[in-house]
Amino acid sequence: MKILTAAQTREADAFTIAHEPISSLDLMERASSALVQWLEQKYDPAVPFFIFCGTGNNGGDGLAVARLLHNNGYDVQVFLPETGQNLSPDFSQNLERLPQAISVTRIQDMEDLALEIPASGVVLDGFFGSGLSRPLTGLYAQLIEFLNQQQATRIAIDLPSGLFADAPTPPGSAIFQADITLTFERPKLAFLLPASGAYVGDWHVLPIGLHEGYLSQVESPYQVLLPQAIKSLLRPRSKFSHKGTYGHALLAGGSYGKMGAITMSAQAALRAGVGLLTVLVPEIGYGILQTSVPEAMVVTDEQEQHLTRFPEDLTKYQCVGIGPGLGQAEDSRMALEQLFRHKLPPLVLDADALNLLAADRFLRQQLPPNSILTPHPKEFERLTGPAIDDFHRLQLLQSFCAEHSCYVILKGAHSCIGTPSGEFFFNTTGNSGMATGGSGDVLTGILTGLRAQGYSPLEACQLGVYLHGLAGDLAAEVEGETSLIASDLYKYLGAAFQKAAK
Ligand SMILES: NC(=O)C1=CN([C@@H]2O[C@H](COP(=O)(O)OP(=O)(O)OC[C@H]3O[C@@H](n4cnc5c(N)ncnc54)[C@H](OP(=O)(O)O)[C@@H]3O)[C@@H](O)[C@H]2O)[C@H](O)CC1
Ligand SMILES: [K+]
Repeated sequence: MKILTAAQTREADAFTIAHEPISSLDLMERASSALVQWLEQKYDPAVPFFIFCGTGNNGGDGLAVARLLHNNGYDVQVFLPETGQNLSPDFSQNLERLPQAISVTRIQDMEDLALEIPASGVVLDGFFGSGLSRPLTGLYAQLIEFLNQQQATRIAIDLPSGLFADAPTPPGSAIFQADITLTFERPKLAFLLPASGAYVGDWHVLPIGLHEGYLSQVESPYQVLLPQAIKSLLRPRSKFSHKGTYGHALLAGGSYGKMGAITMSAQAALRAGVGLLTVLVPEIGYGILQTSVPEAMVVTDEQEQHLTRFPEDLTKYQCVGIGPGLGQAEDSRMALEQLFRHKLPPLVLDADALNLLAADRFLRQQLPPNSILTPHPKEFERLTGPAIDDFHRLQLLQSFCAEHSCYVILKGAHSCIGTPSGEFFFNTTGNSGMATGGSGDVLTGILTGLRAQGYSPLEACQLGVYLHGLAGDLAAEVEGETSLIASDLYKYLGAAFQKAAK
């Protein structure tokens, strides 16, 4: 699903109004009805609503929600800061439509707000949405500071006031701290990035029937990965297939004290459906691998504690995954350098393989095209230099992928796949229980297993991050987020495949 900028959202709005056709006021009514439907499913009429409105269309939504909730028997109070700003026509119309019985408090300064908001109440933020053009100051900033201190549930309409939808919000700005954000039609880019996403809480997308004629044509480099798209990528296994049909993968890594990493990658590659798996480990890893992953074949390096060379001929493998537990010994780096001189099957590089790449510009330049790299933000910055903010990090991601013709999965709450052609795909599965050692090793195994089965690099990245996160979500339902450990991820991978295929 494509993500739209604030400017594109306005275009979508105008296109819908012109081509459906529908009046702007009726479109606002449709958006507000979607909000009310969501709110009424979650809260019963005993819950008091405190609705704060700006003077634009976000405020207009707030007023329409106030009327609809009131008409359905909810206790609603409206608060309108008076800053002398222009009122949008749809705001004015909805103010006129507001039933007399609803209490409206006009606020010129904070002293007008003698208000106790009970913890059981809901605060709705309708100050600003996609029309925010500068950071909030004065009365709006003071109101937001006040609301952020309340115990009540804070819900933002469309996006938290003070947060820019698709540009960095200057540090220290006043931003509504939402517990929940109910956004229209498409998630906003700011929701998916760590610094801005922290203000958004749980977000839900409410469809409001924006015109398909616009949505299907509009160009955007940003997309979110949703279940329908993932389902269409999954290839069914055929009745007359055999293990050769599903590829032979090689996973290389492990070192003294870090054999768990490569062991978990191996488990994950097998659970991802690869036909045959060979694991290359230093001598000390032989017994460990043969015992803990009997399905895998094991080859060893003559060095006891870390890898120092790769097999000369890798052509029998359909994918090679390198990095989990590898360590950063100088002879491991040399082995990687040697390896890059050969004709290679597709590569997946993680962990210490990335650190070795980061430390060696020459090695980076030899990176085979179409490789998949899976850094977390720190590893990524070692490859590209520091990012000023999350938006700058996306620019670095774009240029790195273009320069090296590679796919990078930048890991995070919404892991982001960067592609050589400049697209970004944000994942929507996963939870904070997955922030635990070994999680990344499991992802490497899944990606290697998928790539070996013949999925393209982009398909493998999309399926890999989505299924890895989904396995985490299914595991968390049973184990809880706190107790989730990386080996749960491959244990629940089968359930994730089944859910994704439904
Ligand atoms: N297609 C949709 O998704 C629909 C969205 N709807 C809702 O409409 C808003 C966007 O409404 P818009 O009127 O464009 O914008 P806002 O309500 O966010 O605010 C615009 C006004 O606010 C002024 N402004 C901007 N920044 C500040 C600031 N820092 N301090 C004070 N005032 C500010 C701005 O003035 P300018 O000076 O910038 O001109 C505007 O006056 C969207 O988010 C949805 O909630 C529709 O209801 C349905 C369709
Ligand atoms: K808002």
